[in-house]
This record gives sequence, C-alpha cells and structure tokens, in this order.
Amino acid sequence: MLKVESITKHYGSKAVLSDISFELHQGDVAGLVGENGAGKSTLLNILSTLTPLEKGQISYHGQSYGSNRLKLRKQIGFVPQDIAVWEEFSVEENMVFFERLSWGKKSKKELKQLCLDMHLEKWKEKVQSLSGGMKRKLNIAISLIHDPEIILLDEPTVGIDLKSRKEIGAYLHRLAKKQGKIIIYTSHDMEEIMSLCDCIYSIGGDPFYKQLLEDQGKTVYEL
Ligand SMILES: Nc1ncnc2c1ncn2[C@@H]1O[C@H](COP(=O)(O)OP(=O)(O)OP(=O)(O)O)[C@@H](O)[C@H]1O
Repeated sequence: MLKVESITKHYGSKAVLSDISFELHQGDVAGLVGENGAGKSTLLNILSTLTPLEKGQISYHGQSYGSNRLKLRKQIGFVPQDIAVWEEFSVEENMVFFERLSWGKKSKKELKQLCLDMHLEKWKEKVQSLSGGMKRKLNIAISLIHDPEIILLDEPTVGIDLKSRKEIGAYLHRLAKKQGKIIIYTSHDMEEIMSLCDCIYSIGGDPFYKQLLEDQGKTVYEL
C-alpha cells in the first residue's frame, strides 16, 4: 500500500500542495486531474522521490520515504512530462543505455519487446528521426525497464495517436491488474482518465473537473 499523509509543498511563500492525504493499493490505477498549475507534477515529483518531502509522510508497504528513499526509488518508474531520451542514439541504444543504469536486468529481446508493447517498432532508428509521439512511447518503455511496482506517468500520451494511446492504456491496466502495480496517471484528456482509472483525484480546488467527471457518473475525490 502507498500511503500519503498530510503532505504540503511550498514554492517560496506559495503553497502548491496543502495537507494532501490518500491511500492506494496494489492493482489501483489512479487518475490525477486539475487545471494547469494545480500541482499534479509537483505531487508526482514528490512521489517519485525526486522532490524531497517538506511536511507530512509517505510510506510504501510501511516503509517511510524519509528513511528508505533510495531503496524505495528502485520500486518506482517515472515518466516525466518532458521527454528525456538521447536524441543521437537509436531506440535500441537508448534502451540498452537505460537498462545498464537501471536496477533490473533485461535481455535485448526483452527490451525490444517492451518497445513493441508500446507500439514502437523503430528499433534501429535514431531518436532524432522519430516523431514526438514515438519519443513518448520510448519514454514510457524506459520507465518500465526495471519492472517498478509503482508507476507514475505525467501526461505520458500527449501527441500519441489514439489507437496507440488506447493500447498503451490497456497494457498499463493489465500491468496493474495482473501484476499488482500501483499506477498514478495525469492527463488533461478526461476520456482517457475515465477509461483507464479506477479512482480519480482532483487537485487544486477548481470544481470544474470534479463536476465534469461526476456528470459522467464517476466518483472524484478532492485532494
Ligand atoms: N521549481 C519551481 N519553482 C517555483 N514554482 C514552481 C516550480 N515548479 C512548479 N512551480 C509552480 O507550482 C505550481 C504547480 O506546478 P505543477 O507543474 O505541479 O502543476 P501541474 O498541475 O502539473 O500543471 P500542468 O497541468 O500545467 O502540467 C505552479 O504554479 C508552478 O508555477
């Protein structure tokens, strides 16, 4: 279980997150929605351990982020909003490079399969010649190399075509349900959020998203 208790984050004197608490269990796919600047990326950055905790507690299976930060980091896969891949390298070289840096070990065949699971077939092509959507697929594949138990995705499918988006969504959903991963997903695409997520959290206090999703019969929890 991932337990978040009363976390708060300020940038200067401005509170971006105020007293946020929620719990997620193995197999949960959670959607995080809110307007631009609501604090979605800030929350994911904290959950990824990249941004230190200012106040409050986060624990995974009872182990606190405070004292187990490096150990827990190995259980986390993070797809940041900005694409972070080597443009000069091919898809294959990127996958091999990140596999060497990662904690999990995968054969080239498994790495290639991971790309195919993301519907990225251009194994030998240089990243600089790929489209934006293809780079995003590579970004997602890289985040999954070490078989993380918690997968955090910050608007991962921007620019990805609808068919691939649906298939990647279905793949992530299967990962959660069959392997007990915890997935937290941000998107401005409410159809994607509704079809992929079991539970939806609205952040930032603006009632727009909550109302919109509740009108579609979804339950939305406010953070
Ligand atoms: N490093 C930083 N220094 C100062 N302010 C920051 C920093 N990072 C984010 N902020 C501010 O914190 C607030 C929340 O930003 P964040 O990126 O978490 O929002 P978001 O919900 O992910 O937005 P978007 O939907 O546009 O991606 C914004 O007002 C932003 O300007």
